[in-house]
Amino acid sequence: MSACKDQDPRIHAIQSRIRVVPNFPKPGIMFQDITTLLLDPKAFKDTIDLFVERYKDKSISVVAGIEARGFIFGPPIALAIGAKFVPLRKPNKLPGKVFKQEYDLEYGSDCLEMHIEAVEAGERALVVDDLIATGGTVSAAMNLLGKHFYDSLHVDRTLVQETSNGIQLIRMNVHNRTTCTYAAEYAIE
Ligand SMILES: O=P(O)(O)OC[C@H]1O[C@H](OP(=O)(O)OP(=O)(O)O)[C@H](O)[C@@H]1O
Ligand SMILES: Nc1ncnc2[nH]cnc12
Repeated sequence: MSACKDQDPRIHAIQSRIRVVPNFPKPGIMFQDITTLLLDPKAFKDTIDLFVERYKDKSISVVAGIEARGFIFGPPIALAIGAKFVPLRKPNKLPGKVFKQEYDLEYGSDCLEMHIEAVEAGERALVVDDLIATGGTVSAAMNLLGKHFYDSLHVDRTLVQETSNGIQLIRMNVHNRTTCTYAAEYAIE
């Protein structure tokens, strides 16, 4: 993400700790490696704190983390804002009854599953992941939370911000139902 003049000073340090690996895992992919951010306790804590400051007074009752890297950032945010943590898992990992959502990736396709009983109508959910590339994964996660509401789903999508490389950050409001937002924007180049 390009720097802007009123950007929080912690963001530059966070961005500098994300290693960019060209051509991994395939030619043409600029892989954003957050494992180097995790090696710096201050930058890692600042990342969590930024999300907590942003979402602590938003009446969020569910933090939904996307496997696998959303499991690193989601639980500390959930604990700090007093929300439950719901894992959105890759296929055939959850033992209970699940909703499924298939989606396309920058390199391939995949599926996410969520336990049906983990979220109730009327809850506010924050979807957490480390990174948005095409936006397919975060869209699938929001659709998964929306599956609770079957045919009665009424969705507004609001463009929050467009990044320098054209990624659109979308806030999705599901009327009178679960409201989703997401929290990957600090990890985007
Ligand atoms: O915006 P998108 O194009 O959908 O891509 C972003 C997703 O890709 C990565 O996960 P990946 O599927 O590689 O799985 P992993 O976290 O298990 O490595 C990343 O952690 C996001 O979940
Ligand atoms: N460019 C990227 N860097 C890290 N993880 C990714 N997942 C999909 N695209 C990615």
